[in-house]
Amino acid sequence: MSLLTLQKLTVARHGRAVLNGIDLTVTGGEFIGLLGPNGAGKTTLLRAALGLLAHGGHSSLAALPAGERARRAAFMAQGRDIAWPLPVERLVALGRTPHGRSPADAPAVERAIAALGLEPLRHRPATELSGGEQARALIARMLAQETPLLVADEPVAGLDPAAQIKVMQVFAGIAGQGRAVLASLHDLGMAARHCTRLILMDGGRIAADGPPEQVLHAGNLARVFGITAWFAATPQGPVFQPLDILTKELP
Ligand SMILES: Nc1ncnc2c1ncn2[C@@H]1O[C@H](COP(=O)(O)OP(=O)(O)OP(=O)(O)O)[C@@H](O)[C@H]1O
Repeated sequence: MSLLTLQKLTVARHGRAVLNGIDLTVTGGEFIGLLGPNGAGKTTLLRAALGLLAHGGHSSLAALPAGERARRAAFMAQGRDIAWPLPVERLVALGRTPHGRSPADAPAVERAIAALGLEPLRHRPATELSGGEQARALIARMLAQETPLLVADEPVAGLDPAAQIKVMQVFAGIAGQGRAVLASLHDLGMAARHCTRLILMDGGRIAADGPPEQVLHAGNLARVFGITAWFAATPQGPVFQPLDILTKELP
């Protein structure tokens, strides 16, 4: 079942096209890693798809009223600012806001807290957590929303290795339930190992879209990232390790 359809989605900034006619369908069961160099347009795509940014073309989510949109898709933004010193459990409970008050709220909050291992932190003011702990609390808030689609902008940035693996496993589990996750990621190894599909962006366009082993091939890596990498299929799943920089100059 399609959970998000984008047709010729465009965004311009100061007269410059930063998203160039994106066509994309996200289907239940998919854990999609959105990859690409800094400035490729990942955040712009996610925000425009959710209707948080003025855009051209069509997004099936952006076209919905805000309340309905929030019941269909949860969003974790790249900025991790937490303004209020709410206890973690109350921050997570904010994820239930789009649903109104219901008996389903408390169990959903408990599931989200348990999924991210936040029990020891549940009574701590969220503003007093470390950066990685705050990120886990915000991911839990997104989980508590229990939407068919989760959209996350660099959700594992700044997390320790165990927390990164945990979050990727939770997202893969959500896809396994027939829901979907669309997440921008910079860790290509994590993306290769856990995602069902990768979308590689470059210069506001989709440069490649498919299964990890197809997208992370040497030609794409050289052309889009200017790197070489080692990729292997192992009994534990695909293993990917960036190796070196090619001639592409860093800005
Ligand atoms: N507020 C803004 N005003 C003008 N240009 C912007 C603005 N925000 C982003 N851009 C530009 O839009 C392009 C896409 O930016 P975007 O944030 O979508 O990239 P990204 O792929 O998410 O990058 P990163 O990996 O660094 O987070 C970049 O060229 C960026 O400089």
